[in-house]
Amino acid sequence: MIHAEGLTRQFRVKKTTVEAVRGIDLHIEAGELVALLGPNGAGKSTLLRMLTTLLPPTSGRVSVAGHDVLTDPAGVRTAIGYVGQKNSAGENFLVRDELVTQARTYGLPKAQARQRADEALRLLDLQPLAARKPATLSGGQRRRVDVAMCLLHRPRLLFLDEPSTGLDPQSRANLWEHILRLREQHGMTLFLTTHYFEEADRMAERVLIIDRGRIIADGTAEGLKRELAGDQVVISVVDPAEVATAAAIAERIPEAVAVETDATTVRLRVPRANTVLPEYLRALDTAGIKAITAESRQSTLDDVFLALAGHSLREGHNADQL
Ligand SMILES: Nc1ncnc2c1ncn2[C@@H]1O[C@H](COP(=O)(O)OP(=O)(O)OP(=O)(O)O)[C@@H](O)[C@H]1O
Repeated sequence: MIHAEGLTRQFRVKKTTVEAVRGIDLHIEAGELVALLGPNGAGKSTLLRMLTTLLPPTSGRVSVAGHDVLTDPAGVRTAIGYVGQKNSAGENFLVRDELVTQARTYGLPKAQARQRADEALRLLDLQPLAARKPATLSGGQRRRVDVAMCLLHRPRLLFLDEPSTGLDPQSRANLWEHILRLREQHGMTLFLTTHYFEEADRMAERVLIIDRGRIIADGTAEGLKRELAGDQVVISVVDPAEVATAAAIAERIPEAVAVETDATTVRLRVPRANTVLPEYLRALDTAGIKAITAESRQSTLDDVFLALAGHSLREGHNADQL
């Protein structure tokens, strides 16, 4: 459905070159639900804008839904929907009229445009809001109108740029319910960007992590966490004087990486905590060190990002990309 090779985009800013996207290869099959996850400024929107024909690449090749983005942008546009970061419906017409007008811009005759508008209203549970003006809707409701606006030509592939940014948790959950329904009921391919790693973790079946214009990880959330970050083990000891010895014992565990300490705790990462933690506690006991707490937790995608990029997703964009 999406095939990109060596996709690159640079911007000239005051005599310097910003490399927003640097040589990305990407293959996405029909029916996939893919989240592109990365901090602010990582290149998510730039990549999305190239895939949706809104921005020409500096170099590289890309085809979307069987159409070349450079030589057949109109073909791409008929096959895709794009929900951008800004609201797409105007303020002053009724929601249903906005949808009918939008459907007419795809060249649909009046009756069919009305039918498609009603279909989109149904899909997004917007019928009760059909006679309201977008300006009077809540953020979550407006977002659903934005999605509805992009479905009128029945695209096979839907791009969503940070669809849930700015929504409260309940509206986010509701939007996701609708997004997932589009996929289940219509087999749509979904490609979205987000900087919420919990959201990518829970919702997407494939996660692409982008940092400084490059895809640095590609896989299922579970797989990436297992392979790249493992589990975290944290123990605390009574006597701060014992922390250094407890850390040295952790360093001797063959699978342990990233052993860190603070006043009374030792943290380490291991592929599987359930086998390593009992072993570590036994070794501490043998050395006469009493652990007062011991816990393990599965890594998050933020840990994966940290392991790969060397900084947390939460820290956002590093200015040195410029
Ligand atoms: N039109 C432009 N002119 C100059 N630089 C740009 C332009 N668009 C994007 N950039 C730069 O390219 C880099 C990537 O930006 P992009 O908007 O793709 O990131 P992003 O991951 O979508 O960020 P966010 O999550 O904040 O939307 C940034 O350094 C940004 O400043």
